[in-house]
Amino acid sequence: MLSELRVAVVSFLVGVVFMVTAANLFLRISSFGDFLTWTALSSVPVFLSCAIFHKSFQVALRASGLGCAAAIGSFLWFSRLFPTFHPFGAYMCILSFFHWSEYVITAITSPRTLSIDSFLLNHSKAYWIAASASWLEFALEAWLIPGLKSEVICWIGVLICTVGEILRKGAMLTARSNFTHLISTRKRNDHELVTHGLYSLFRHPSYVGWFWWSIGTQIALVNPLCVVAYAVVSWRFFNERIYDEELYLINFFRDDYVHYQQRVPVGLPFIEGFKPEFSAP
Ligand SMILES: C[S@@+](CC[C@H](N)C(=O)[O-])C[C@H]1O[C@@H](n2cnc3c(N)ncnc32)[C@H](O)[C@@H]1O
Repeated sequence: MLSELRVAVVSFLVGVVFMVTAANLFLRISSFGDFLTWTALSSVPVFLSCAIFHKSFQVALRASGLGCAAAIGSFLWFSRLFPTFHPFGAYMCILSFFHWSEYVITAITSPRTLSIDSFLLNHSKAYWIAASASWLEFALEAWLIPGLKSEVICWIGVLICTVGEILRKGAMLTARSNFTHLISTRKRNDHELVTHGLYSLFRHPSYVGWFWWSIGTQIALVNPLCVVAYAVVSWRFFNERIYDEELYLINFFRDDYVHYQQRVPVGLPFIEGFKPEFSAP
């Protein structure tokens, strides 16, 4: 899977470098029209990547698209032209980096499970409905109460997302091939119980990271309604998921997992996971 990793890294860079070069050399972006023209140009690096890496077309398409989104996000975040849109620019960078790096880290740690789904772009319908709701809230508030979109709060959100990302990717790098995006329902011969590193602090470090990352995205957007909605929906999602996952893990590792549960907390507030009726002594 080394070649897929190379395609993902090079395509992302093609997207970023092309957009930054175009903005600096060919276009003086000084109006909304210039910005739209420049954004439309993002089809060029996507087309280029897909043409160069035609054998891995699907990977090139997504990685270069995410690279362009990161470049457009950086422009919106730091440009003096659209100050109200700074939070949205930060959010675009956070989101595109998250999805691209999920693929890259999976390619490094668990090439056996690598597929186009590893970008997590088709995670679930609910995920994109939630994302659209946050774009709508941002647009309405930026239009009606632009003063709400504070730079300081945005930076707090960026910080929370960064910590969440480090936890999530750190967990993937620690668990390596034992980490799968989908919950394993059958034990593979090489599936080992991971209890070291971040897994000695929390039983579910990648979910802890993702939980805070998802709330952080809404703080970065300065979306008060979605901050609350994301906290509630993410908590319910992980509560259910951890319960199901631990049911299988106890099946796989028996007393070893029960002892691990007794030593190490879940890591998310008020989530207990699956408790077997008879705890191991
Ligand atoms: C998306 S990963 C999430 C891992 C973990 N829940 C976390 O938050 O870091 C899900 C897969 O990891 C595996 N898994 C979870 N905890 C594990 C552990 N401590 N050791 C080995 N495999 C684990 C499960 O079997 C499942 O297939």
